[in-house]
Amino acid sequence: MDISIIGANGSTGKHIANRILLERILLPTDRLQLVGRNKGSSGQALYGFRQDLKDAFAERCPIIDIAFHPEEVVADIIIMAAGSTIQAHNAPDSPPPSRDELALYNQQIAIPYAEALAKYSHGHEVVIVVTNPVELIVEIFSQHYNRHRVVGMGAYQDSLRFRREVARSINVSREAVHAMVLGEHGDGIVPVWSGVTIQGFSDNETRRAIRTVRSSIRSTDFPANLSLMRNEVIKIAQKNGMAEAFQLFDTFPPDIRTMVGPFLTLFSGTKTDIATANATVDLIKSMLSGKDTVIAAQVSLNKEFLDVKAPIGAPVIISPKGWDAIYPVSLSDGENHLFLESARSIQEKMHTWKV
Ligand SMILES: NC(=O)c1ccc[n+]([C@@H]2O[C@H](COP(=O)([O-])OP(=O)(O)OC[C@H]3O[C@@H](n4cnc5c(N)ncnc54)[C@H](O)[C@@H]3O)[C@@H](O)[C@H]2O)c1
Repeated sequence: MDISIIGANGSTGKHIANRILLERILLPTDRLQLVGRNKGSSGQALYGFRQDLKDAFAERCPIIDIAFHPEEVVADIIIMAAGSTIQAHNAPDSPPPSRDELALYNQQIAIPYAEALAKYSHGHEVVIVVTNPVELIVEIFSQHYNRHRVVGMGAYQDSLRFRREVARSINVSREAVHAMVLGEHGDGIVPVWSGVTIQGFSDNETRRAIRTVRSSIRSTDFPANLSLMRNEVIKIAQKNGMAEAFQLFDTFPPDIRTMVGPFLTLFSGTKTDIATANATVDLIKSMLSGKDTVIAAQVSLNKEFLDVKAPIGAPVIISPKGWDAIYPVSLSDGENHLFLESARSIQEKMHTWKV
């Protein structure tokens, strides 16, 4: 098997490469392709990065290729991780950073890769999209290639975060909590409280536990609560620093922490690259396991779920071929409303970005 990482010299790309080798997903006879930009020092640094990986993993290392042009990308799994990240600005009175700001820039990076895939692919490749805005990049690849083979990892990562935060509040391990986050990888997330299950808890115990920890009884109140608490934590971060901001963050409900956690991480001046790389590689491992697995991921829907036609985080059954079908999750009325709102907002953005 071959894996290609587009943007391999970026902070997320590098962690993904490292984790792939650590987990021994590729055999020494397999191939890892590191794809970068030819221009500037970052492309040249790929040669050094390859050497570092060889030093680190020695005889366990797969064959490592370097490529600089979209038409040279050849692999069974293509990870799209090239593009810019918006670093949070902590200037007073500026709005929180928006994924929309990335759209224009990252779209121009993604299009040549999607076009090359349309032209040169064998049809069996699977594309995992990390680059933000993940919905936009999923849509670009889906317009050029079989949409069932294009999977965005934003909702998968949001679901891991949600499960961890619920587990932390209820005092169990993340493995014991099953939960999903659908919708947009951004402010339009839809934490699916109605589908949360906790290993060892009866339905009644689960309902009681959830009631005590969730941010509001009604899902429709979630966006307003999120905005309120995020503004509150920004003020504390600006006034008293990150230690106090994270203390306040720890008192927030799990659905709010799911969104505010990565935001606060960026705000502190670092990135979410390690968690993102781990989530990406976990997703690949689930796909390769050979079992049909249900996950939340950004896919380009064509009315298969709640009649939505948009790229959005949806419950899908994945296999080594990509996403085969939608898993029929039933949502509460409030979650249903949030999901449709999220889809409407994504459609609007797609229109603005002329996709
Ligand atoms: N889905 C998530 O949860 C999540 C989390 C973190 C980052 N991201 C996204 O992943 C992307 C990368 O983030 P990062 O922090 O690693 O950024 P980064 O700036 O560290 O790395 C980006 C890399 O892309 C490369 N690149 C730029 N144009 C290219 C091109 N045309 N061809 C090949 N490579 C090219 C750059 O040289 C750089 O090495 C961003 O869009 C970011 O928003 C997503």
